[in-house]
Amino acid sequence: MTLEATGIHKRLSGRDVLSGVDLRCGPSEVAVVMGENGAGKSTLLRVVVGLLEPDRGAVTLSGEAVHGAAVAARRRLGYAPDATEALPDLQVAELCALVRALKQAPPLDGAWRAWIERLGAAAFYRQRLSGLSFGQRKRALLLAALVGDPWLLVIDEPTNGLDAEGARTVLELIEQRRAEGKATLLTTNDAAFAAAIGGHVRRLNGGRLSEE
Ligand SMILES: Nc1ncnc2c1ncn2[C@@H]1O[C@H](COP(=O)(O)OP(=O)(O)OP(=O)(O)O)[C@@H](O)[C@H]1O
Repeated sequence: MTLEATGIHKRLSGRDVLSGVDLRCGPSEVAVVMGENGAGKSTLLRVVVGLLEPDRGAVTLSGEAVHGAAVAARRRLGYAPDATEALPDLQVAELCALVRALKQAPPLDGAWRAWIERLGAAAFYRQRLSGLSFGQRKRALLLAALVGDPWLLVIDEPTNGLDAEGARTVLELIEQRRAEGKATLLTTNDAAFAAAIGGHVRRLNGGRLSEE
């Protein structure tokens, strides 16, 4: 399987945020997008996962368009946003059940349940998102993104708000996914974290991606 974004243009608030972005991510690859605040990193991820329609360009997973794709196609990707205010009244368990229902994914199995422990989410699994700390909500959203064991995991600022142990767990997750032949796309402004991943680092600047 391969993620391919070609010629992505997106204009927001009268500004060309993305002006011809090309991005490819294949099996076992980790694509890291860095860039200044407001560079358009989150916008790019939202386009890649199909939440935001590009003005021009296309995003495909193994040749199949992500935008308007059937549930079966969208099940192949998981997305952990950096905005954690959504769905405050849901418990973490309910959020994961909702994602499972939307993706029509198989029952949450032992491999997925192991991440409840590994992400330290067991202690707040039955709590509402509104009652959690920022870092706990980040962990909850990551857990929800792993529902359905997606081939492509898209994470916006994974280490933002996480403690050192949480950041190590994210590195382990990425390493495990690499070993399993899965792809990961993430943004970060954490240079040490980007170096620790050892992925393919690109910089988003002026609406375009360039090699680091
Ligand atoms: N829904 C929206 N409506 C209008 N403008 C938006 C919207 N989302 C983002 N923008 C604008 O697009 C630009 C890029 O924002 P984006 O959040 O993608 O940047 P970023 O690189 O992720 O920044 P940060 O590092 O601060 O998270 C900003 O100028 C922002 O104001």
